[in-house]
Amino acid sequence: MNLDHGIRLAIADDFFSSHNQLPRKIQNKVSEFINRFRQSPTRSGLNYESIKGSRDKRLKSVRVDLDYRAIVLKPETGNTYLLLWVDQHDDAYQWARRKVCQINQVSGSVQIIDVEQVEATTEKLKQSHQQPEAQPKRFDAIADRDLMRLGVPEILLPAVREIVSDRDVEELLPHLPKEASDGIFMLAAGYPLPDIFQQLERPEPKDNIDPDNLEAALDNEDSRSRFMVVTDDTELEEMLAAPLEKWRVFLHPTQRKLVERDWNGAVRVLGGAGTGKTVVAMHRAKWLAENRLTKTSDRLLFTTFTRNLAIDIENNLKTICTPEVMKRIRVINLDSWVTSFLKEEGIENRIVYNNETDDLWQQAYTLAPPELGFPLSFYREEWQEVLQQNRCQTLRDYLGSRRIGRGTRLSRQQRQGIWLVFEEYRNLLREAGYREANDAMYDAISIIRAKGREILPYKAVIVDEAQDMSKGAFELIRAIAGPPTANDIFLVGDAHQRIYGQTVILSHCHIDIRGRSKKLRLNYRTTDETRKWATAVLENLAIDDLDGGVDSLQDYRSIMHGDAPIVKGFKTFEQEISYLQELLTTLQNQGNTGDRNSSRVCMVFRTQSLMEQYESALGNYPIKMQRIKRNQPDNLLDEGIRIGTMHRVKGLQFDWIVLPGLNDDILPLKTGLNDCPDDVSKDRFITAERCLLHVAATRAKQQVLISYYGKPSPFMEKK
Ligand SMILES: Nc1ncnc2c1ncn2[C@@H]1O[C@H](COP(=O)(O)OP(=O)(O)OP(=O)(O)O)[C@@H](O)[C@H]1O
Repeated sequence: MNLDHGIRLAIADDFFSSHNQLPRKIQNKVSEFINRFRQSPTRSGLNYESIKGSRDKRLKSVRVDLDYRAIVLKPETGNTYLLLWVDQHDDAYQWARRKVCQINQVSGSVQIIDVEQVEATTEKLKQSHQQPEAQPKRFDAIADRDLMRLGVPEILLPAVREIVSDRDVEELLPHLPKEASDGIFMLAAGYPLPDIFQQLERPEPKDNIDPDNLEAALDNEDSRSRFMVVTDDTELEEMLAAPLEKWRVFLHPTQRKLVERDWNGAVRVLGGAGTGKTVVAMHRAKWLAENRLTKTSDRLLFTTFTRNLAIDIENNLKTICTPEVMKRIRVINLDSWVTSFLKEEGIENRIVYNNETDDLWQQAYTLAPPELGFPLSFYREEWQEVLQQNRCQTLRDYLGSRRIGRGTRLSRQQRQGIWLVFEEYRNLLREAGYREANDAMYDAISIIRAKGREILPYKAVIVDEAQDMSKGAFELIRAIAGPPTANDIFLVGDAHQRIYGQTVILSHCHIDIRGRSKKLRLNYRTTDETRKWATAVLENLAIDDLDGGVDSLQDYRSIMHGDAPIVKGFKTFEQEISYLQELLTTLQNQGNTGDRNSSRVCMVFRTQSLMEQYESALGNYPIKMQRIKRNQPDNLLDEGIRIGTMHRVKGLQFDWIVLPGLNDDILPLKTGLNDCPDDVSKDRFITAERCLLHVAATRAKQQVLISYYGKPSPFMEKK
């Protein structure tokens, strides 16, 4: 159904939020109301009630049923209507009285501003500065026009001008439109204005913006991040029916700019946990599949590191793509892709991972020359980091290979001695019909090179969790994507969350991202309190940017505030268990109110055996627990608190994260640390352990609850 007489209807993201809070019966009435409204917003039966005391006279209330009202912006001129909010009568009026809707005269976007909130915050800021005249204001040197170009609404300029301290910035940010809060945050962090305009891709301001031309203003990038212009009935119905996931429609402008455009080659997107990297990658897949896969046989490969994440992504993609588009996108973790590709090519080797070859290593180690005195862990590390990285097949390769970053120096003679173990290990692998994952990747590369890339249907590859991909993985991705071309590779990742792989330099894998490297800074998942805590766990660590440079979380922040993480220590395991029992019962009950359910709680452990230990101790209590599965998506309808290891929760999110057993011998894991052959290896191990805690904590939307018994993990000092 198309709208008649050229009328345009746009629905605000706030409308969807308010709609989501309504009882199901009323939601159905709202859908009927929208249909009627869309057909003819000017028909006589539709009573636009003025709102007494409103600050924006164009905001009107329209009846949904006896009790409920929608708040609509009825234009004085033009044919564009905005649906802004829906609620019970009094609450809807209350909402509308506080708001004004304006077109920003510099950035050109449509902005809805809570004037009461703005006034209260400005006043609070003024009050907090004891000698208002004496204190220089933070943004005195910045022109109004520049602030507005960042997205600050004119009406909010006095509040921004009051800012003196970082605390003031934090106070004000939640009340700014998203695009403005990005800019103000960077300004406060000391970035020069031109850099901010460039990084946030703020367009040159236009002259003569018509303050009443809503139609033009809705085409603006920032407006698009908060309004859905209704063009398609099905899309609207889906939006109203689905549980609210705003990102489906309302990408932030900084996200959208990465998605909807051609890139002249490989792109790397960095961003701290929860900044929407996966969301961006999914929208990129959709956009490419819809707009750039021209031939019917063209396909796109969307790959990630773990299998359960790939399943999760595929399910989410299905909610934003039609079945037709989905046919063009293959979502699979890279190891599984390799296995199935090799199988199709008639290679039946079993691909084995780290601990599956423990026995073979033990056997090979019996050949280690005793005079060298290296532990088995040294051989395994050397194999992984030197032999596999450099593709050493012969002793000659090994003798000639560089051992960058290794902690123990080796003479030529020592290398010859060590080689005996490697040679034996390789023989044992061959005899067992095993292939290590890295070797399997290079097997796949060789086949693609020999047969020609035409055997693959992929025109583009999208990679999530790129920080955990190995050198072999990236070389394979390059081989799958073919010689560098426009839109070929799109990588998203964050080395602060590296928990599997080693540092890799993309340019060494023929992936050139120069000039096509972007960063997301706004965390949509965790509260700022959790973000700060999880970031402090990584303090003073040098973290790479996947291409030989350094990345930092300095300008990364959250849009939400909430309770800070809580750490509880106990003398004994039993005491911790009884605390957990009480805590989980409370969370479970909390979880059962409103639209939540208990599957929103996840208990996360450092190791599988620790998980089993707690699971069995808590099994005496009536707490239903469900392990997160490797091969299955989480079904939110299944009751029970989720439990999993820190590795398993990578890429996922829950309302509450409970982290039990963070004792000093668990994090860093003592057994792992003792296995490290030298100090360099120990340092690397500790960094990875810190990253694990960072990953686990940043899965929480509401709060992180940590406990331990005996001595706490040293990573929580100062917390
Ligand atoms: N523009 C947006 N508006 C609202 N919510 C968003 C937006 N972008 C992302 N989100 C939400 O933020 C959360 C985190 O997104 P996502 O999982 O893509 O982040 P990520 O950077 O991949 O996280 P991680 O690296 O921690 O796995 C999700 O709940 C997602 O729906």
